[in-house]
Amino acid sequence: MYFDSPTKILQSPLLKMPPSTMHDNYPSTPGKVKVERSNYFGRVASRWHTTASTRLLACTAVLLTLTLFVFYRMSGTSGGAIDGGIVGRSVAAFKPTHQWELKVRQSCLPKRSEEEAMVVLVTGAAGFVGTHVSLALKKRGDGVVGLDNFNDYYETSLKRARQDLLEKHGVFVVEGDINDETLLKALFELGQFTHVMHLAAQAGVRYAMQNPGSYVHSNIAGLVNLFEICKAANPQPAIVWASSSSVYGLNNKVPFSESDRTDQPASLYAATKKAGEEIAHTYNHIYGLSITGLRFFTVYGPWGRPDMAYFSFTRDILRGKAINIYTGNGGKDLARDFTYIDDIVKGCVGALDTAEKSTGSGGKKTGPAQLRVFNLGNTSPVTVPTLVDILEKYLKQKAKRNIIKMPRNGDVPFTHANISYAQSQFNYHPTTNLDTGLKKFVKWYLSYYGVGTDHKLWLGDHEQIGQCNDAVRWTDFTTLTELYKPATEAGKRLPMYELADLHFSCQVARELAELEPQAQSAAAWNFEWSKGHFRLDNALLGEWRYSEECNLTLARELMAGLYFRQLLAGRDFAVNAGNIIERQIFSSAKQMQNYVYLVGDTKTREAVVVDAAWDVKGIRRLAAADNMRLVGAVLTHYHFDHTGGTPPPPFDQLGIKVPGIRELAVEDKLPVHVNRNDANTVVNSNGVPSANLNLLDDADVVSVGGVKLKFIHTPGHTPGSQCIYIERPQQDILISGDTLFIGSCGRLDFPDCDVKAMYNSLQKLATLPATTKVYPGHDYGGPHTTIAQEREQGFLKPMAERQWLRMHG
Ligand SMILES: O=C(O)[C@H]1O[C@H](OP(=O)(O)OP(=O)(O)OC[C@H]2O[C@@H](n3ccc(=O)[nH]c3=O)[C@H](O)[C@@H]2O)[C@H](O)[C@@H](O)[C@H]1O
Repeated sequence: MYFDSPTKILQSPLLKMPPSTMHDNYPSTPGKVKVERSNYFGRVASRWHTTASTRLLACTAVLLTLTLFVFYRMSGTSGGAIDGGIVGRSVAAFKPTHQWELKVRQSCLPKRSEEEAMVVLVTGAAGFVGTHVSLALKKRGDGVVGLDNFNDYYETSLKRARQDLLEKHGVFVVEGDINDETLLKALFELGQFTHVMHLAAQAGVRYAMQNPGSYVHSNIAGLVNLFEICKAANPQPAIVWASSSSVYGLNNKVPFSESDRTDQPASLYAATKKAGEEIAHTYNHIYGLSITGLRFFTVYGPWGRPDMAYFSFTRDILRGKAINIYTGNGGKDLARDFTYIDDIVKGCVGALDTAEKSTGSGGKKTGPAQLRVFNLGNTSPVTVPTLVDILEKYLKQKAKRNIIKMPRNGDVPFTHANISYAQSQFNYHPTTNLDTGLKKFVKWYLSYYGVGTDHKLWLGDHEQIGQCNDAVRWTDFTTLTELYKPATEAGKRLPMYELADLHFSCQVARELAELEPQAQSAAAWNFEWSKGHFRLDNALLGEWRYSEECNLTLARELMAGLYFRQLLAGRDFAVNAGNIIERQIFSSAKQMQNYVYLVGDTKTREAVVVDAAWDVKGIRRLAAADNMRLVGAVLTHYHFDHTGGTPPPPFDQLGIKVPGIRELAVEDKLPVHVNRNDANTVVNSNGVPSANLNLLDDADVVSVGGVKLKFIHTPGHTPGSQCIYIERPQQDILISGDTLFIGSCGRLDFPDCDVKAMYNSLQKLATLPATTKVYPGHDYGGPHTTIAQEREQGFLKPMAERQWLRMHG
């Protein structure tokens, strides 16, 4: 029987769903699967009216289906797996969502003329070189999307900080692995990349002895997977990728030229890079891919890699810890052609700009394609002891030097680049010497790790801070307590704001129960110190005290007479189901993450409920517990997850109704405030008596006691979508429904969506006061945002209408 095998039910209808009619009662969730009436569900429907028990079971099965349907549409916000670059770990299945697709598209949009602009996929974008190259491309107006698996080869907090930096500049970094074929296919389909800057790799020469598999996984298997996808793409992109100076291995002809032998790698890392160059030849030869390999020479600079010598030496010198300086045969100093990151970026961009198009089409070569390899070095090797001298100068601290013989772990005695080929092809001229470059690096290091002038007082080192951040993320309080012990001592002599920060962090390390009072005191130290309040919010959220967090934010408003509660499905209502059907409905509600709002006047004790659905009894109970009397229901739009009623096809045929506005209208006789353009659907699909409707237009006002709700008509997601604006003395409030989410907007791919109208609606919202606090219709990344925040990072960011229309296909 069909209800014995839910997976069968799930398979067929969800995967083949064409658009439906104008008034289908769609939910608004990320995901892009559309619903179709299938014969299968026709059959289910005909069985529906048989007996009471069948009906109950069928209902359960359908609700289960609905639950999974909802889940399917919502899951996978950032796309997939973090593999960690280790062979043996699998890459989890990737499921694109609507929001994910939008972010990719937005990030891909070039800002300069389409003829000259590139659309570049940068793999390893949260890495050192990847971050800098992505920023450079974005700044000059190219479309850029990043990809990174955020593996833990070194502190992931640094990678996350680079990601933040990129996202501030409009570069979306997709979290995923280059071995994830499904993810790459989805990305290429969306991005239509003209170029790929392939920088994702397992780096580090000496680590290859500890974890050889990770090099094979990323530098061989990952590279082949990427080439496979590129070869099949139409059009094929041109590829520029990171090889390494290490391919010269034991070559002793100086300087190293591209034509020198590269068949004596001294490390597995070098061997995998050399293999990459050969694999590139194959894909160029068979499939016509245009491929350029860049042999980087020991790249260094701000936002660098903590595993590299200049970085770890800096950390150890600051901690007063001894550093090992290796020497070669006969005690000879080792030397490297250290190359500053800005010069490398210029080389990468030069290589991209001069890359010819690939010649393949549909996976077949149609003519010879470009295949190049360039050295990107500095042409002036410096010994390791000299590097340490420079660091000492800028750190104003002597290093404790252990001079030891170079261990046999893959190192080579020296590197020295001949760059004449890159010079001739794209005018590559490095301009930063090691002294200047390290000065910039040290400046960045001190500021990034919060090392002030009195930096010796600062806790531990960057590694510890990274570990702390990671421990906070994983709520590993035992580790944190240990890590912060030295910080507590050091903190006593720090400036006020650092102390407050530190104080709070130290408390994080303690029991969760202590978190909130400590955060309270951190916030109280300086009322204007927004970070303190932010932390306080975080603390409460960390304790799952959402309602309090919300109430706290609104504490001042409450005192001024506004009653405002943000209720989340599955947390505040739609919990403790009374029967099996309710359980399924509540489970769907939880996955949909709908917010319901109670808004009213604390003096008259009257309130309206905004977007009541899923659990009317629960919502009524909450209002009553606050001693509030419900005097009306407000709709932001007609979709069933906001109003209740009939779910979308094919479930509409089955007689299941999600509780919502109808119950409030019929049983409680409440007026329903709805925009006139969504009114018919509310009557037809949601069964709300038309007599209860109060039809609204743009700028209409409804008063609840002394609180005035002003309606802003914001069509796009549905024809009658509307937002509710409440002016307050301190900070105005916008209940935005599905028009505006944190970082995105409601879906625009349903039959009665209007992409252009949504553009205009968002433009309208962008003109609201920047400080307006925005409460969205779903929890897609937090409880609230502000107009300013969305103007800076979300969908209120200025954008030409042409771009918007292109982005939404
Ligand atoms: O150009 C590359 O193709 C590679 O450059 C980089 O490798 P390397 O040139 O080895 O850089 P790095 O580790 O900074 O060691 C620098 C010097 O310090 C010496 N070194 C190192 C550690 C130590 O404790 N003591 C020491 O003397 C060490 O012996 C060496 O002489 C990248 O990591 C690599 O991913 C790859 O991109």
